[in-house]
Amino acid sequence: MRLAVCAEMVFTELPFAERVRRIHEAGFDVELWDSRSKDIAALKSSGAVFSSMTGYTSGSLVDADTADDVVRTAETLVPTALELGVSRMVVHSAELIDGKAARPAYRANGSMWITGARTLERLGAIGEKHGLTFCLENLNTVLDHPGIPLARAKDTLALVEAAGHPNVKMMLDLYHAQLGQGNLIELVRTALPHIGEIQVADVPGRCEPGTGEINYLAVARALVAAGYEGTVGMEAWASGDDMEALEAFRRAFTVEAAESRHSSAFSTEVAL
Ligand SMILES: O=C(O)C(=O)CO
Repeated sequence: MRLAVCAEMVFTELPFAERVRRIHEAGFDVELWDSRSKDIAALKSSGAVFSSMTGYTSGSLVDADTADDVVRTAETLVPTALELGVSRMVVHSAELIDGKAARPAYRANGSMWITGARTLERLGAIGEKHGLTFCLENLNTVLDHPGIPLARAKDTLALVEAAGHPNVKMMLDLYHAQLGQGNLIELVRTALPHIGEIQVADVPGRCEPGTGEINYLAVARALVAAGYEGTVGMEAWASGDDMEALEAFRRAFTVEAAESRHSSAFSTEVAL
């Protein structure tokens, strides 16, 4: 498993290129959101591996009136992705403006499902041409992103399956999935063949693993047992010190260490 950290949410008092440098020096890959405001040359010169960035800038993938904008703006971002060596382009089922639904919709209809699958196929064709994978991210609609249709993990998975394109996968965000659904271990097992990347944060508060209710050690073990070898990215705020948050994330997803902690806790229990 490779570990990445979203540079948008940690070291927030530092200039962006400096955040990337610190994450890279700490041994993690880097996730970005909107690349348009970034100094791409400075990011590139950091030497960091960029695992993902936002892969469109307007339009809603499931909306017949604006889906073309998703495809058009995805194409405009390809040169940046190639320059930075980004592997995965993140898209959402509907457009977000400053995190809020651009055109809130509280019910999904047949047109949304069909448009969503077709738009993903078109993105897959762009991905295939340029060696990129477009990843549809699940979002929670109960707290952070109300009004985004087909955002639940199971809907996202259904859309990715319907597109059936090797360059279309899921950005499986376990923070959002916990808020929307829970049942995370079963979810990662079911979604496994379609996962492009996984994102994590704890609930409540969206901070690093270990600050809330999600048993990320158990999730990490399940991922290893299922044979997941892809990237897990921490898309989370630091509850306190940023570097400590990165280390807590690393500990949660270093499964050999987790296993030995588990077995020594077990032997203590047995000894008692
Ligand atoms: O909330 C998220 O996870 C997003 O990626 C929104 O940009």
